[in-house]
Order: sequence, then structure tokens, then C-alpha cells
Amino acid sequence: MSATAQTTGDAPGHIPVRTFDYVIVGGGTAGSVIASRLAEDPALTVAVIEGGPSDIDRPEVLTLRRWLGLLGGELDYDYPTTEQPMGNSHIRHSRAKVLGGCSSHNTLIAFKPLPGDWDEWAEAGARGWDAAAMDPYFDRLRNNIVPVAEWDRNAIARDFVTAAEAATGVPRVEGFNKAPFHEGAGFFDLAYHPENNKRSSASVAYLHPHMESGDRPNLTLMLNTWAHRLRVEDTPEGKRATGVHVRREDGGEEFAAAAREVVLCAGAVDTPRLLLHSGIGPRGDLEALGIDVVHDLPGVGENLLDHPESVIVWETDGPIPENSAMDSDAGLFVRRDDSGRGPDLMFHFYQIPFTDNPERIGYQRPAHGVSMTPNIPKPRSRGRLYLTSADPAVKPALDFRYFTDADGYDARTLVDGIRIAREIAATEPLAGWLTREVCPGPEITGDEELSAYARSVAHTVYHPAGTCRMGAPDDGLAVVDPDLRVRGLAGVRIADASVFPTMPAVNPMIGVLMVGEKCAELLAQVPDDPSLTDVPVEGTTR
Ligand SMILES: Cc1cc2nc3c(=O)[nH]c(=O)nc-3n(C[C@H](O)[C@H](O)[C@H](O)COP(=O)(O)OP(=O)(O)OC[C@H]3O[C@@H](n4cnc5c(N)ncnc54)[C@H](O)[C@@H]3O)c2cc1C
Repeated sequence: MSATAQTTGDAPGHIPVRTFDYVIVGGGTAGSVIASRLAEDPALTVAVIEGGPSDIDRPEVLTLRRWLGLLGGELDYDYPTTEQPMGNSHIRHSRAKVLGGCSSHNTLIAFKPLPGDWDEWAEAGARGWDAAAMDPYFDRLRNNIVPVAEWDRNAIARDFVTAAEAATGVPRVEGFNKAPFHEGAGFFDLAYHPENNKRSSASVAYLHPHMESGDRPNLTLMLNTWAHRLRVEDTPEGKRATGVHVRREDGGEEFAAAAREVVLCAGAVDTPRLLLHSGIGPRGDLEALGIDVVHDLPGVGENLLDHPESVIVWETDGPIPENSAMDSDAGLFVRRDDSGRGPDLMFHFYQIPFTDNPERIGYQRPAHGVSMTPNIPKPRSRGRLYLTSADPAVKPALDFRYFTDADGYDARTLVDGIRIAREIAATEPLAGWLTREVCPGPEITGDEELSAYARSVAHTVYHPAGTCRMGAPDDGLAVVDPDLRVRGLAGVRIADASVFPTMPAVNPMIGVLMVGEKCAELLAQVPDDPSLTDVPVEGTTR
């Protein structure tokens, strides 16, 4: 196979074609890993179609502590949710439009998924994705995963950890990735460079070294370029994805042809969105919108998962010290149900008053304060992503169906979280810093009132996943098989947060990076098969 992408001229009325061995849609968290790994073989050509710009020389992106300033800005796709009768309908889901994807604007909290998380995937039909099989991929990660540096450990966060340990009886943990845990309080591991607070995002760790040295001429980054349709053709072997129609920033159209495979890494919102606009999804939904059905795949967009959280805010006795890695670098895991496989309640401790949602219902932001955000590691509610228009420019609908699980487990978890948070706040040495509970406020004590508050100010930990879930080859609602191949289509795989069958108890980014590493390995195992090159490598396409 040629190491040089083949290009054709731009014929009038036609779209120029460039052919690569692999076309990766999305240079985000998983996409950066896969592109970098595939391009290690100089005989292969690899293209990355990335909707956003490069992150190189952008301090507002590369400086971890500036993450909050990116949300809702020009590098954010900013997806709304649908009306949430049981929760907060005003949540905006940030999704990064920049090389590195969400690893370029998240908080880079780095947890290896717990053994129970992977084993649950294997039990859901993802054969080969159990904890023992997945463990080695963590050691391959190139990100600089380190504990929060001593100088970034804020005094009030240290006191939160001590108070959490005393109030709940959980052990203090130094290095959450050293061994599986059920409970614990401590500073997190982060993917960052403490000496200058620079991100160790997927792009920084996997792509920058090659972009800066130019040692991967076989890797083409098509930046500010939007993939709007996956092309599927009928071949003697069946339906095959042959490439992606893309639109550049200047409005020009191109076809990126894949001689071997297309890999979709556009994330849990944009991968199903692209499939649906390509006519791949539930037949009835597509027909109702007038989209030609290319491949009936009922699971696309189903199984929308997230980690919902609530918030409790205290005013502090004056300003707190300035130092921090990113203002939310310590936390707590609790296991209320001893029969569970892992933690069932998690808290981030914010060194800022996080009142965005409470302000909407009348609370005021204190001049100085801190917050605890209890979240649900294993939520039971399941949502759905779907299109409301055949126009690809219209954002998809994200209906998380927050707090709709039949037995009320999700809402109850947040109520338990607020009660535990209050116990910690009443315990020294944290108690001495706090002058008053701002929200929900000490007068709100009953289960129902607490639940109503917790749900009305609920937020997301920004972890949407599961919308193209992996499952056994005979699982009708699975979108990809355990080799990440889209069911019923040749030449296309998915590797990003959308393939998660269930939600890990911990923050998901490391899991996504490990999906990327495993996908690269699966692709490398494919033998050279002449039939795989039976796709257009020359000419033009409409
Ligand atoms: C604010 C925030 C904080 C978070 N904090 C943490 C944390 O601390 N720890 C943690 O573990 N997780 C965290 N997460 C979650 C984590 O970052 C994500 O789960 C993970 O990065 C998702 O990776 P992905 O590869 O699925 O998608 P992404 O990283 O989002 O990559 C998708 C890429 O595809 C591109 N793209 C999309 N559609 C197209 C298209 N049609 N054409 C071309 N390009 C396209 C996008 O521009 C993007 O670069 C956070 C997320 C957010 C938003």
C-alpha cells in the first residue's frame, strides 16, 4: 500500500477525492490516539478529519486551569438538552471543537476504570473487554498521569480531604490508580504537566510530538473540516463504507476515501449524529424525517448515559488561597451498598462557589466560597439521542431522561450525597473555614425538598456516552461488535465514548483513551486483504 495519499483533480461539478488507508473522523480523545498509533507504520496513510482548529500555541486551551473559560465559547459545540420533567432542562453539554477534543477542555481527572466497570462490559456482550484483558492498555498511555503536585494542593482542599476521611470513615487515598478501590478521599491523579500547568491531553501526548517534528509525513490532519456524510456502497461482499464527505472551512467539499477503513471518533453526540445523517439508524425515525435509509440499525442514539450531579455551596470566611491545579482536584468516593462492585456515590470538591444552576432559581453567588458536587457513579436512567430535522446543521436532540429510573435510585443518590456533604462540612478542619451554607440552605432538610432542590439545580459531569453501544454480534440493539465494527457494514468502526455499553463508576476519559489504544491494536491485526482495496482510489465522486 502506498505511503502517499492519492489525489485526483477537481473536475467541474465533481468533488475532489483524496484516498488514504485510514480515514479517522474526529481528532479528539480517542481519535488522536488511533491516528498516532496507525501512523507509526510508515507504509500506511492516515487522515484525521477534525472539525476544530489545532490547539498548538493556544494557551487558553493548553493551560489546564483555564478550562472553565472554554465552556460555551467559540471552541464549544454547546449542545442543549431536551425538556427534562424530572430534572434540570437548562443544562448545556460542552463538547470541544478543537484538536484533542474534550481532552483539550476538560479537567483531565485521570482514573483507570475499575475492574467491575470493565467486567460489566464483558457481561453486556463486549467479549474481550473484561478487566484482565483491558489492564495492559492503561500502561501504554502516553499521557503524563501524575498526582496533583504538592504546590497545587490548596489548603482548603487538604482540609476537605481530612474532614471527609473523619466524617465518613473512608480511607485517605494517595494515588487512586495504584489499586482498585471502593471508597476513599484524596487528591486525584491528573493528566497534566505540573511544572507549567500544561495539559497532557490526547493531542499534546499523541499528536504534538509529530506535528512539531514533522516525522509523520504519512499523517494528514484536515483541520476545521466537518465530516457530514459517511458514504456506503454496495459491494459483492455486502454494504461497505468507502469514505467520508467533508466540508472545509472555506466551504469547499471533498471526499476522503478510505482504502482500508473509516474510524468514527466524533464522540458520543457527533458519532451517532453523523451516522443518522448518513442514513444509518432506526428505519422508522429516518423515514419520518425523509432521510434515505442506507442501513437499518435500531441502536444508534439509544442508551444515552451520563453522570448527573447536584451541588451544595458554602460561603467561606474570606478569600481562600489561590493555588490549585484546576479548582476541582480533590474528591471522595463512597460505597453505600456493601454488595456493590465499586463506589456508588462520588464527590468533586470545588474551590469555587459553583452557583450557575442555583442562581437560576434565585440563589446568590457568595463573594468567596466552595462547593461539593455529589454525582451518581452508576446511574440507572437511560436516555436517547435523536434527530429532529434532516438538515445536518440542526443540532440533535439529547434527551437524557435524568432521574426517570423506576425505583428513584438516581434521585435518592443525590439526596444521600447532600446529607453526607453536610456531615463533612460540619467536621473540622473544614468546618472552621465555612460561615454559612448558601444552597440549598440549612432550612431544607426533608427528603422530598432535598430531592426537588438536587434535581432542579442538577448539572452534568460532562460524561455523555453509550449512544453507539458495543455488544454481542447477535445483540439487535448493539451498534458495534466487540471488534468495534459497525454491525452489518464493512469498512467502518467506531472508537469513542459512544461505544460504552455501561458507564464506568469513575470519570471516563482514561477509559476512552484505552478504547483508542485497543482500537489501534485491532486495526493493526487486520491482515492485508486485497478485497479491502476494492474501493475508489482515483476519480471523483458526487
Ligand atoms: C468540561 C468537561 C470536563 C470533563 N472532565 C473530565 C475529567 O476531568 N476526567 C474525565 O475522565 N473525563 C472528563 N470529561 C469527559 C471526557 O473528556 C470525555 O468523555 C472524552 O474526552 C470523550 O472523548 P471522545 O473521543 O469520545 O470525544 P471527543 O474528545 O469529544 O472527540 C470528538 C472530536 O471529534 C470532532 N468532531 C465531532 N464531529 C465531527 C465531524 N462531524 N467532523 C469532524 N470532526 C468532528 C470534535 O471536534 C472533537 O475533536 C469532561 C468533559 C467535559 C466536556
